[in-house]
Amino acid sequence: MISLETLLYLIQGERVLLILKKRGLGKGLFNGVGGKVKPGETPEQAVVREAEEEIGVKPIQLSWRGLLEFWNLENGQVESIHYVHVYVSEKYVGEPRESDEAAPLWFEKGNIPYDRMWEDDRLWLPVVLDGKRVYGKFEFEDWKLRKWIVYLLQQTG
Ligand SMILES: Nc1[nH]c(=O)nc2c1ncn2[C@H]1C[C@H](O)[C@@H](COP(=O)(O)OP(=O)(O)OP(=O)(O)O)O1
Repeated sequence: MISLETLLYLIQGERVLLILKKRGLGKGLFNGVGGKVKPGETPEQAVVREAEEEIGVKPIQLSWRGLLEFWNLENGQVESIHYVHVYVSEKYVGEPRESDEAAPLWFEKGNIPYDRMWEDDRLWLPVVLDGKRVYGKFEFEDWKLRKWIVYLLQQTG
């Protein structure tokens, strides 16, 4: 299975909004808002929809911060590949609220709970929170991180 997905980090000054996922892939972990892109949607449309569904806010300015590939292997075979577009937004409408899917919580940029997040996040999220763009490829075996590569992308305006 190959799927196209999104992640969004709302930023307010030195604080970042993370969600505690209550179900689905990554349940019990903190992450950005996001999910799968549905047929007919652009990744931007999908991430706006997910923000509305998961925490009741509408981002009004998105900044693209990179592309991540997550490959999951099971018994040496590729089980799934996830292409994830990453965005940040400093402007949105509404107040973050809890839903069936997610509980939102603000964290200081210097105090992100990496020990309660996906193993790869500490390898690329600091770069994104520093205002830069990344490409990363992460290979998991049974959802344990085995190999990775992370590139800093050049800023092209
Ligand atoms: N290794 C990883 N590190 C990370 O930070 N986020 C990851 C990740 N692997 C997947 N994700 C994120 C990307 C995307 O936002 C989300 C995908 O989760 P789901 O499949 O639960 O999405 P949906 O909310 O669309 O699910 P359903 O609608 O329930 O199918 O998980």
